Amino acid sequence: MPDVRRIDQPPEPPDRESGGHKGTFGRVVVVAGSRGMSGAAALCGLGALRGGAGLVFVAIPDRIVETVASVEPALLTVPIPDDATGRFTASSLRPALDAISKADAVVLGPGIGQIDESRQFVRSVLDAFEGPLVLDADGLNAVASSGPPFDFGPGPRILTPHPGEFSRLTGRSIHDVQASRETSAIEFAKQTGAVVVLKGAGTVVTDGEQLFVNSTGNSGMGTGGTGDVLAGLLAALLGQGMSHFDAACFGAHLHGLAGDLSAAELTEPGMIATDLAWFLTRAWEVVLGEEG
Ligand SMILES: NC(=O)C1=CN([C@@H]2O[C@H](COP(=O)(O)OP(=O)(O)OC[C@H]3O[C@@H](n4cnc5c(N)ncnc54)[C@H](O)[C@@H]3O)[C@@H](O)[C@H]2O)[C@@H](O)CC1
Ligand SMILES: Nc1ncnc2c1ncn2[C@@H]1O[C@H](COP(=O)(O)OP(=O)(O)O)[C@@H](O)[C@H]1O
Ligand SMILES: [Mg+2]
Repeated sequence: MPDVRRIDQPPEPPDRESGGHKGTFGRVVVVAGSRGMSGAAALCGLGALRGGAGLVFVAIPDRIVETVASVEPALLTVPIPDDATGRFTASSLRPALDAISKADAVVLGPGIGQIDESRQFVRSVLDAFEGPLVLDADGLNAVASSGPPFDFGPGPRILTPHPGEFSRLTGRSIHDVQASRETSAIEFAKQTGAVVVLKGAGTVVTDGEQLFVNSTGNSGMGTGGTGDVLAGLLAALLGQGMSHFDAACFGAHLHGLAGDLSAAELTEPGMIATDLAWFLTRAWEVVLGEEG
């Protein structure tokens, strides 16, 4: 085991200044979605809203704007020019860069698909954005497809792979990844300088020097879209000023707690990702109650 400092407790929640307003609690921009996976963008946006962000913009392919907007009116939608199949393409880049130019935190990747144009789009957004960014799902797959050595761009990065995505990044089998979750995540974080959140039962969070293994969560969370909610939540925490390592630890804890509270009320098989986003409210209640 590499020499790391183990963190036993998640960090304190971010301060919420009493005179604060939507301009001070962070502007999150979610770059996500495609026709067929509009839900990934909506769920990610919901995670950011329930994570406490001041404003949440979803910068999404034009063809899915109405669908995503109809899920939650609190989301601001930014229509991005897309191709005929509702995916990001070369003409998406400039408008997407404009959309993220004033972001305090960005999510890139959920549900964008894996065609060559969307991969190139991911590469260009990563290279351009110097602020904090959560890279998830097809954002990770896009980088994995180019092979090592990996470059995740200039700013602070949180990578949120599940074991399948981590296997694509490392070229190791899912079985090998699962057999060495802590050491593999630490090694990858050291190599890349990113905070790695290796998801699944006992989510591992590391920056290569510190290690937190999350204890909340349950197998009811094995339902499509729960990871999208996490990506949005982490961006909201970054937007509220948490460091990328603290945001990742606290976010993994809060997300799993929402999963546990959701399962207690709705059952593990019965709960879905939208419930999880809603149950973030109850998870906040618990952690804010513990704080005082
Ligand atoms: N409503 C929506 O629009 C949704 C869209 N989604 C998008 O769908 C696309 C494909 O993502 P998927 O993650 O479904 O597909 P992937 O092919 O990336 O990963 C699924 C595979 O990864 C492995 N895996 C995942 N979690 C694991 C764990 N905890 N332990 C062991 N193995 C594990 C398994 O082999 C599993 O079959 C992404 O763009 C994603 O963002 C998903 O987020 C689901 C919801
Ligand atoms: N058995 C489990 N115990 C705890 N958490 C789990 C379990 N199964 C899945 N999760 C959590 O659910 C989320 C799933 O994310 P992901 O695989 O990206 O789903 P999706 O892409 O469908 O949104 C992760 O946060 C993961 O840690
Ligand atoms: Mg996912």
